[in-house]
Amino acid sequence: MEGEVGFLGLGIMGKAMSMNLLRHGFKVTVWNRTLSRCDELVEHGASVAETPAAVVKKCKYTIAMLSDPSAALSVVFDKDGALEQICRGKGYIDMSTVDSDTSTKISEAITSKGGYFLEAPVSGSKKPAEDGQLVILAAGEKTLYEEALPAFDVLGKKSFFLGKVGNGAKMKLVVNMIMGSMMNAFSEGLILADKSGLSSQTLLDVLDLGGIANPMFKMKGPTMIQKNYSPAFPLKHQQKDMRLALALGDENSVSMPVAAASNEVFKKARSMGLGDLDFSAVFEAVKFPEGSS
Ligand SMILES: NC(=O)C1=CN([C@@H]2O[C@H](COP(=O)(O)OP(=O)(O)OC[C@H]3O[C@@H](n4cnc5c(N)ncnc54)[C@H](OP(=O)(O)O)[C@@H]3O)[C@@H](O)[C@H]2O)C=CC1
Ligand SMILES: O=CCCC(=O)O
Repeated sequence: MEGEVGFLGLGIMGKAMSMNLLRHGFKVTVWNRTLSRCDELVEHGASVAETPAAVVKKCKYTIAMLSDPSAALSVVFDKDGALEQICRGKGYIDMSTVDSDTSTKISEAITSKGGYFLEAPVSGSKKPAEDGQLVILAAGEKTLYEEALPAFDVLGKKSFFLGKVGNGAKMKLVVNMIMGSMMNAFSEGLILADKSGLSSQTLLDVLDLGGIANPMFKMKGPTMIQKNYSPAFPLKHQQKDMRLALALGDENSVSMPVAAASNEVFKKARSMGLGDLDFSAVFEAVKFPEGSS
């Protein structure tokens, strides 16, 4: 990946990922809708551009890490958007979690102007992003995937190439659908243990020694007991992923009652004002069902 790499979107993930690229010697030009969020990156050596179009003009490769389908589309298609400067030889890599329709729309627009497109959503959250331990789920233009591998090797511990555009988005939604349902089951278990007079900490210890031990229970369990929901993965994004995964289920006539019920609880958590907290704050919505105080 010779030359400057562009980075659009400096939220929790984008900031950690672009910081990582800088640390590993990449030259990075950043843009964020709220431009002041670029300041910290500049202190670490990044350049700033005023618009997504200006980033693409300057860089052969541009990575985007944006909140949702509407943000991903807006950064490409709006005035001063990335598309304005896409031309032959430019690579656009969208690492946001979106649905396959969104990814396909972006891909078609980029390729119609001679550019290359790769979707590359990631598994792993704030800490793995900081540590370069993400799992990258890429699909689209294979040549661009190969050219991006030096950056992916810095950002992640493993990259998958999944074929045609849409497959990366779908894989990511399947994974997050499972994760969101697990978080709900885990929350119910913690409450059931507590209401039955059992120690939450002992439940965590028992879970960690058995067949359903996993890093998420291990990491989130103690903070949930302490009601510490400092956001690593914002709950509003988890609910977006449940919604998009359920739509994928609709398209494929897959019945997903567990995911549908979990989505309802995430929606309730958003209505309780918990959307900007970590997704584990769904625990609070499970604790206090609708109508209770
Ligand atoms: N956090 C996590 O653990 C993980 C998140 N993801 C996915 O990565 C993506 C980013 O997540 P995360 O960093 O946590 O999210 P954040 O909410 O922290 O950041 C969202 C970013 O999107 C930008 N944005 C939002 N709306 C618009 C818009 N209309 N136009 C332009 N920019 C916009 C924000 O800009 P501004 O600063 O101006 O608001 C910000 O840069 C999401 O798709 C998420 O699902 C994937 C794996 C893990
Ligand atoms: O999309 C967010 C995923 C968070 C995680 O994999 O821990």
